[in-house]
Amino acid sequence: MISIKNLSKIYKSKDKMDVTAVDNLNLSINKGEIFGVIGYSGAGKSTFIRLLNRLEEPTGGEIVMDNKDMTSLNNQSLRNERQKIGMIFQHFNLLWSRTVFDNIAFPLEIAGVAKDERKDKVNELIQLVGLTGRENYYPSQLSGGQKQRVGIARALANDPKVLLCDEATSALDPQTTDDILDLLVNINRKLGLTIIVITHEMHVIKKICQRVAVMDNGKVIEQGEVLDVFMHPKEKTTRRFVQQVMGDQEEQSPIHYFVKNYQSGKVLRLHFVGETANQALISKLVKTFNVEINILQGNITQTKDGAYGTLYVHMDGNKEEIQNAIHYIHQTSVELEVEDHA
Ligand SMILES: Nc1ncnc2c1ncn2[C@@H]1O[C@H](COP(=O)(O)OP(=O)(O)OP(=O)(O)O)[C@@H](O)[C@H]1O
Repeated sequence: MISIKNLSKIYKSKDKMDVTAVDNLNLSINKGEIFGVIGYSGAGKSTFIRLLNRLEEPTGGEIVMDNKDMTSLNNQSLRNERQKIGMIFQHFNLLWSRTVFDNIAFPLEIAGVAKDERKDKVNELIQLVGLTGRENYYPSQLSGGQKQRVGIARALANDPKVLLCDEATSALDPQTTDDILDLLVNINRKLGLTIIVITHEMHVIKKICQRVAVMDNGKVIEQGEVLDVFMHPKEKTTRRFVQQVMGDQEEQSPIHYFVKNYQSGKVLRLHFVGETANQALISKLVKTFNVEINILQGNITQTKDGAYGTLYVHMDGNKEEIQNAIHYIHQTSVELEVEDHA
């Protein structure tokens, strides 16, 4: 749906060095997906997202959205195409002298939508984002999460096909962040909207994105399915982002460290990828086989496509029961490593 080829943006400066904020970037984003772009401060994320709706003019390259080349549109066509792209911001960018209702109505006024139609649309959006009862409040009377809900409703007023989110939850506390992320997923499902999320937080990526691109120094250094990137981060920057939610895997005790502490049974390393952690494997094992299981160490995180992580357990009981339990695990999609007791 969105194809980006060799996109670049160089900020020219008379007295300072030119800055290449986006450097020959190539990406392709599918219709209806939630796509994440993650990077540290200065990586070029904001510039990139602003190039998509031409809030910034590219220095070179091509952005094709729904078969339209965004980079070659004249002013009138650009205005029309921009209506199909909504955007939300870290600091909400609301009009402080307008009520919630009037903030959401604003893009409809600009688009020349008649008053009655405007009213219906705004009420529908207020309900969609969960702001019923707050229509006549001013932004200063709202919490951060509520302000972002107004931002989302306003961005959806002209029925866009794409929603750009520039650090949309970075100013919010963790609970409110999750509420807003849930709302974005809900909107994505209900409206079939393509959502592009820019963030420096891996939590945001793992919670709502299907695919992710990692940006560094204006370039995409790694991209793929979120679960794949969690499993096999190739670049140092990506590994640091994965560590944000998984901790440092290398610092964790390997299997042989546990083995010497036990006189009987076996130590198992269970590696969950995708939906497998939802199978409640441990309780199933204890119920089905006459074994005892102690959890030794674990680090499992939930991504949009299921759980990912590793669990170390000690399994004890008679030899045959342990063997049967191990056989059972082999038949599931959980990867298993067994350390025989000496
Ligand atoms: N208008 C501008 N003029 C000159 N340089 C700019 C301009 N905007 C951004 N830059 C530079 O471009 C580079 C990328 O900035 P950008 O804001 O896109 O990164 P970012 O990943 O969004 O980081 P942050 O989250 O801190 O905004 C930085 O070196 C920044 O200083």
